[in-house]
Amino acid sequence: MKFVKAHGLGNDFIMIFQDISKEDMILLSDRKLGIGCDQVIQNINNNGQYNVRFWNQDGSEANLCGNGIRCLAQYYDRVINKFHTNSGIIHTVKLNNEQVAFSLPVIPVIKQMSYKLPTYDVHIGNEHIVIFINNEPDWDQITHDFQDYLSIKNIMCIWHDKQWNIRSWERGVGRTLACGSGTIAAACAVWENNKSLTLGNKDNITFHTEIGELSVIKKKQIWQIGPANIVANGNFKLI
Ligand SMILES: N[C@@H](CCC[C@H](N)C(=O)O)C(=O)O
Repeated sequence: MKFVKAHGLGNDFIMIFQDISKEDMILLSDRKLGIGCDQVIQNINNNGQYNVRFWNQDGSEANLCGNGIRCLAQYYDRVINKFHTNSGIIHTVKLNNEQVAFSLPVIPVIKQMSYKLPTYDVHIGNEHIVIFINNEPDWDQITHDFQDYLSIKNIMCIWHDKQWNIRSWERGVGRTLACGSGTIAAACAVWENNKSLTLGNKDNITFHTEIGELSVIKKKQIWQIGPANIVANGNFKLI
């Protein structure tokens, strides 16, 4: 089976172009027994319509994957692409060999949650909890406090020092180096929380992940711009 390996800020993916079983998805994602990735991106070209599904490392399906869709767009030669996903049609624009932009096909729904820190529940196609913290998160504490949500929502921790910082814990995976959709959810939470008013252009927020930057821009639609890198391709033997 043909595969392509890619990553967006260390959130890594295996792209495949055919149907496979859930067991094979899990095997492919396994870092010891397979190739290893946070998500498998299944992209099937149906007479020119690109139908895309995202599968977490544990075999659960995700409705949206921001870093993943940018990687898929990077794979194609075309500047503009249109992908059909469970969250709707996503338009992508390849800006150069590193940066890709995509527009969110969903109107965000944001609700405040009761917690000791400002916390928001953000639906943008997939589900996120965004927590405003003060510095690097204590994941033992956070995963303990939000244990009832871990199988249904991604948890984003954000804080502002000289810049906006973000750390991610993904449903179906655990800790990841970045989460594209989570970063859009974080921007929505910042806008809701009005914190961006003190930070210059409030419609454009750049988040610093563990290894780079992701920007979220509010125009008519919400856009994300960030890196997408293709790192390998090959054949995987399905047994
Ligand atoms: N890495 C992704 C998000 C993947 C989906 C998530 N784990 C879920 O189940 O919703 C991204 O870049 O958005």
